[in-house]
Amino acid sequence: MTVAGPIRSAVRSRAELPDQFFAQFLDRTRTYSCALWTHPDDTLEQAQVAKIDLALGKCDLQPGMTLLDVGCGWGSTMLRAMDSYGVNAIGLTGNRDQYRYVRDQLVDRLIRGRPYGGVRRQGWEEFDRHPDRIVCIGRLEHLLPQRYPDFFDFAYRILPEDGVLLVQTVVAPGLDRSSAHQTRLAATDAEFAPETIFPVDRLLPPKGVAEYAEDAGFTITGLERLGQHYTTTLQCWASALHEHRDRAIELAGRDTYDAYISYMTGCADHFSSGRLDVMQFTCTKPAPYRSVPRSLPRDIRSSDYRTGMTTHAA
Ligand SMILES: C[S@@+](CC[C@H](N)C(=O)[O-])C[C@H]1O[C@@H](n2cnc3c(N)ncnc32)[C@H](O)[C@@H]1O
Repeated sequence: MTVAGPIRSAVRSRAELPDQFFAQFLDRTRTYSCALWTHPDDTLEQAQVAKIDLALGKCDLQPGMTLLDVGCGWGSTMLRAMDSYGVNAIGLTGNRDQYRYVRDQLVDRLIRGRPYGGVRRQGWEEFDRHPDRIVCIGRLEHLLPQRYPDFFDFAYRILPEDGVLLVQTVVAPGLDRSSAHQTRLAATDAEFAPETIFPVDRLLPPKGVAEYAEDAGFTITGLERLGQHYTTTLQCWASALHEHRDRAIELAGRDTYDAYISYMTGCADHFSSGRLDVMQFTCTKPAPYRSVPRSLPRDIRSSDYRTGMTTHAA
């Protein structure tokens, strides 16, 4: 991806930014992914919880199960799962501040006798336990496309039969899988999405994500589009960040502040136009003794991948 030099060099990377910078624009749950407005008057926090509930509702969770949250961020999804479903949850994050934040939340819950949870500062590549369900929200789009097979193989390997992997990820509907590596988005979007904030050059079309999941052995049992809601999410973030402009600049510097505002407003347009989308993929590991109807995946493989897909209108 070609990124203009001054932006790239001055914008601080995610790892360099303090937690408090993100607190300037995220809601109280610190959920850093596309929300879902089920009522137009909902706050960002309510919309984030609705999105989390939508994702967890697709995981067929039962009390006592173990849920792995790959890329748990500040833990909103795993904590909600523990509270709503009585599951044990394990969160993985690559970020030290997030790890500490979630660990403190878990200690607090332990004191109050809530279900067990753990957080690890560890990549999914090193995870060696066998959860019953996996949720992965806002993480896959940061992978290089050639690593998708490894991720889906990993998930398939550690899940039991009938296990569910729920992925929410940003996709680029206009691309085909083969051209995704040299996406046209990169050149035009470089000025608002430097790779330190969002890796536009790594996006896949929905069909590409579904095919990688199927190649690993999963059946796609559900697809849902949320892209219009990312426009609203990004607008909420941009407006909150603007409101806390002075504090954000103090925490991260002017260039980083400008880049985030530019990314949020620029990307919002692409989600509203449908050039970019957000989708939830429900990936089920079929039991080998059953003949699993593959009609939905075949439809997805056809030219209109939207067949059988639910759209959450904004
Ligand atoms: C955009 S955030 C999404 C966070 C959260 N799921 C949410 O919706 O708020 C991506 C998360 O993936 C984590 N991450 C990065 N590399 C990872 C890896 N190899 N394995 C697991 N998580 C990783 C990051 O630290 C961060 O917590």
